[in-house]
Amino acid sequence: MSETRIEVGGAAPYEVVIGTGVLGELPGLLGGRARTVAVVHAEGLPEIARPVCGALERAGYAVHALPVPDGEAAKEAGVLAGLWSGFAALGMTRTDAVVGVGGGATTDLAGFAAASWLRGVPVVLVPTTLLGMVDAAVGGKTGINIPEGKNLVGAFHPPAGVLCDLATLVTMPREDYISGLAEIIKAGFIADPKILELIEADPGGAASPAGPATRELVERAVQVKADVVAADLRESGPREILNYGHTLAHAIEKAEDYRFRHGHAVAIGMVYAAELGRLAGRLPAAVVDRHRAVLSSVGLPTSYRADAWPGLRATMTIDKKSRGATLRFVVLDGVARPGLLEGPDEKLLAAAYREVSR
Ligand SMILES: NC(=O)c1ccc[n+]([C@@H]2O[C@H](COP(=O)([O-])OP(=O)(O)OC[C@H]3O[C@@H](n4cnc5c(N)ncnc54)[C@H](O)[C@@H]3O)[C@@H](O)[C@H]2O)c1
Ligand SMILES: O=C(O)C(=O)C[C@@H](O)[C@H](O)[C@H](O)COP(=O)(O)O
Ligand SMILES: [Zn+2]
Repeated sequence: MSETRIEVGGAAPYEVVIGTGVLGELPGLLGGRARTVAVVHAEGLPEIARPVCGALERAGYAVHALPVPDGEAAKEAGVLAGLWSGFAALGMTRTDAVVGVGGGATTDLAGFAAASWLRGVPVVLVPTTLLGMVDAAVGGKTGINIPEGKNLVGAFHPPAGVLCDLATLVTMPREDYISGLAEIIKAGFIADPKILELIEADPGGAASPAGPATRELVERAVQVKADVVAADLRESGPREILNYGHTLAHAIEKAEDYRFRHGHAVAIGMVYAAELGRLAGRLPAAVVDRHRAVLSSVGLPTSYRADAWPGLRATMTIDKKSRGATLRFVVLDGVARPGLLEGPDEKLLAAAYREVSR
């Protein structure tokens, strides 16, 4: 089957190319702009990084591989500083480029390194996880974690292109693959109910890269994200819906010292947001039940420890959607009807958490 190309509109439009065995498209996405290309890749993925580098070398680029730690350990200030030193050693100028290869953690780091080097050089992203393809590599949010919180340092820096080679998914650890399904389910609840129907019809298939609906799920989730970020790159309004479930999720990730999978935390966070909506009188209980059912059908968690609440509540205060001391949550008024809940009462926040921790 030939590749699908989804355009992400905005001031600097770019394409997300989706297909199997499409690594050869990479030089085209760079568009001949660069001379030197720094390939920032997760160190555990040499088998994927090698053909990426090869494709670029054959196209005439001077290619330098810069391996970084696998997973969330990459999103640290020390690793970022190491990349800056690497770029300096390569003599990278504004006519050079970065290619990021790996999961969402690697592409968030590579994107931020590109955003900050010389105040911005082009980056092309090659996500190799389900979550990276359907969410992290698309939309231009880049950044790293600090001990005080998740993604607290970063920049909006849209890529010049995104290449999703579905063939890379087959080597993914199962739990990481399942984690990516949380963001796909998020896209279903906020914008595209067909996603929910596909997963509900065949949860086993959805949980496998070889599933019959895998490509359609990836394409639908990318389309949701592309539509939203094209309308609001800098999250001045509509983009906030992509943060559904993330207020509690990021607090859980911090509480777990960033050793808890992002999608698993988002799954719990979506149940919390759904309960908030129900308790605020906005979301029918049946839709909350649907959250628990679809998430658990693919093996995602829907509850978290009761004793964690005071710490989670304190962390949520510095969520990026907050305005001053006012917490703001993305909630649903129905499937594909996202809205905002501003400054909810403390009793409501605690009551919703009780539903998640029981
Ligand atoms: N920028 C955004 O808009 C955005 C959106 C969603 C999530 N994120 C971020 O993405 C991160 C999570 O990304 P993730 O779920 O991809 O996890 P990850 O990047 O931590 O990758 C999970 C693990 O899988 C390994 N891996 C990657 N590809 C593989 C492959 N093809 N085969 C075998 N192993 C492979 C990685 O090296 C890592 O060990 C979080 O930091 C989250 O905050 C960012
Ligand atoms: O692209 C967005 O906007 C999102 O919110 C997508 C989220 O899935 C993603 O986890 C994002 O990194 C969260 O952003 P943050 O601004 O809350 O750090
Ligand atoms: Zn997310």
